[in-house]
Amino acid sequence: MERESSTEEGENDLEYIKGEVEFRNISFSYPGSSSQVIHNMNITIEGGSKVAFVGPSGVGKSTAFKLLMGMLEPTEGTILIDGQDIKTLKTDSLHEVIGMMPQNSYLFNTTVMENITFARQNATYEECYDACCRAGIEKTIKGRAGQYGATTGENGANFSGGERQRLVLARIFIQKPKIVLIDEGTSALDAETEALIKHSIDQEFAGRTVIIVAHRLSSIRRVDKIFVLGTCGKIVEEGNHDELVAKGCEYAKYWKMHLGEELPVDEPSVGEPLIDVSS
Ligand SMILES: Nc1ncnc2c1ncn2[C@@H]1O[C@H](COP(=O)(O)OP(=O)(O)OP(=O)(O)O)[C@@H](O)[C@H]1O
Repeated sequence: MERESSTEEGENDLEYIKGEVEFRNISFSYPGSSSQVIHNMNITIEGGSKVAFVGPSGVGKSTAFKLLMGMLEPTEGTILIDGQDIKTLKTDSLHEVIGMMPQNSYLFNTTVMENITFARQNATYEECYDACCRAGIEKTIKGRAGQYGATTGENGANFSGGERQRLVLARIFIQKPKIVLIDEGTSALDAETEALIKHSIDQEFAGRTVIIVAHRLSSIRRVDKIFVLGTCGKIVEEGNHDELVAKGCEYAKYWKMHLGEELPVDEPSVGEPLIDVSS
């Protein structure tokens, strides 16, 4: 928490209007690497819409999230929220409007209560309780000695992976950010957490901008738009689930895999990493 950010902080507060996100001509290479992870990415996400990033492992989906969170700085291009360059914004202002559930949900080595109210420290016990009920973690907390005062351990070691994700979901419910980022990750989610994430996208985050990196296509059938990413963050195709299935290209292949159907032997996916569509 006390570590200095490696990216520079701007001076402006975010004058939030709609939660529109734009990646404009974004390119990025990790320091010390000669190759670009993202090359000239251009995406606009309407405020209040639900979109998903889908694509093979390593094409830069999580990196795009880190760029939007201001954790990494693009080598070229601009990221805008409601038309404001995030580089000009105060870090606090940015973190107030964006809530993120990363692949490996991070917990601080402190109490459950402090972890949940981290993003809004004036939250009341009632709000915390309500958020935990909605995130399906209340019973687990109640079963612990110390309950909301129980310690989570180093990086949340006292809780399972699914429980950590649900605690982070409760944190996002408390925070009420305008923009929600969910990185499902490739590791298996337990069925309860998976169902909760799906429910949250459909119901809890109504009216908010939600961007989800999806490895389980069942979570994103109803999102407004799916961006299928290829190498270097290139948008290979975009559309909603029905449009992309009807189109019969990349996304339709992933969907067939998800349904457990065999791909025809001459499909050109040879040599390409496939997304994890385990359900
Ligand atoms: N800190 C880092 N330093 C150098 N290279 C990195 C770093 N983090 C990620 N990479 C590389 O950047 C590329 C994109 O990684 P990223 O995690 O964004 O991919 P992804 O599409 O989210 O993958 P997955 O679906 O497996 O989570 C990968 O080749 C990865 O090895």
